[in-house]
Amino acid sequence: MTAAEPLYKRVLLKCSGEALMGAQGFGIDVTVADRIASDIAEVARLGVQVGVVVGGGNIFRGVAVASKGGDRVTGDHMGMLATVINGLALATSLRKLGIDTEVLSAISMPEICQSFSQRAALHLFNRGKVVIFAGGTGNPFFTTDSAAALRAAEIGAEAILKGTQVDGIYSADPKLDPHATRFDQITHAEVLNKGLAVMDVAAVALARENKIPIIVFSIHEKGEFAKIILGGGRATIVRDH
Ligand SMILES: Nc1ncnc2c1ncn2[C@@H]1O[C@H](COP(=O)(O)OP(=O)(O)O)[C@@H](O)[C@H]1O
Ligand SMILES: O=c1ccn([C@@H]2O[C@H](COP(=O)(O)OP(=O)(O)O)[C@@H](O)[C@H]2O)c(=O)[nH]1
Repeated sequence: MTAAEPLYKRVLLKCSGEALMGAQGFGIDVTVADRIASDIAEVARLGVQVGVVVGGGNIFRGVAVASKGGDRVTGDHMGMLATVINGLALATSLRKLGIDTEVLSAISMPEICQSFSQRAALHLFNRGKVVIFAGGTGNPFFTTDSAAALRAAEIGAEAILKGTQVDGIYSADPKLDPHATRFDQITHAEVLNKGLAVMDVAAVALARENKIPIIVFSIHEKGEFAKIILGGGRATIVRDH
């Protein structure tokens, strides 16, 4: 029997910011960051080029400022900076494992990391590096899910893997509805038409337009990322038939 081959050459992992806080309730739990990094390392060692968009919800969300009467744009700037902090933390964890990693930020901060450009990203992939895309899209009123769809389109990723708190897409939010049923497969259009809120509308629409499948899985399951890349694992795949 031969070992399974990766299904993809280049993928985009959306890593939930919230997942990074572990049980702490805020910030970064380094043991969790190290574990997620080990999952990414496992996939990189299969020879797959991995781009990662990190969220920032464990530190800051722009709506938190707006809901208390503050300026949403400033809040979103704070949220985007939170994703840079998470990106640097994840890069640190990956480098500890010997994985060559670069952080590219949508917001220029050259003393801290390189700025994002499509050319820089493709160059780094060709040099065998894991590339972490920080700073979201660089624009307020967007989310890191949209950044994941945007970067996936720009780098020509064959799939977006959304590593989140739940193990797939359900008929309703499984955290609120215990009777919700899980989909193994669904189309982009169905996700949008049924209003399934696991990923925002802009992100799903952009992925659909660019014919990029989205795979939703639990980031908390150790080794799940590699299993999915090798054709197994537990997840919902969003693709048009
Ligand atoms: N139909 C659905 N299927 C699965 N999860 C859903 C659904 N609707 C809402 N959710 C919720 O969406 C959450 C994931 O989205 P989000 O909070 O943006 O996570 P992340 O931090 O990974 O970006 C899940 O934790 C889940 O509770
Ligand atoms: O392109 C982007 C991406 C993110 N954000 C801000 O950054 C925060 C953190 O991102 P997100 O909520 O997507 O993180 P996650 O839910 O994945 O932890 C958001 O609330 C926004 O305030 C933004 O303004 N533009």
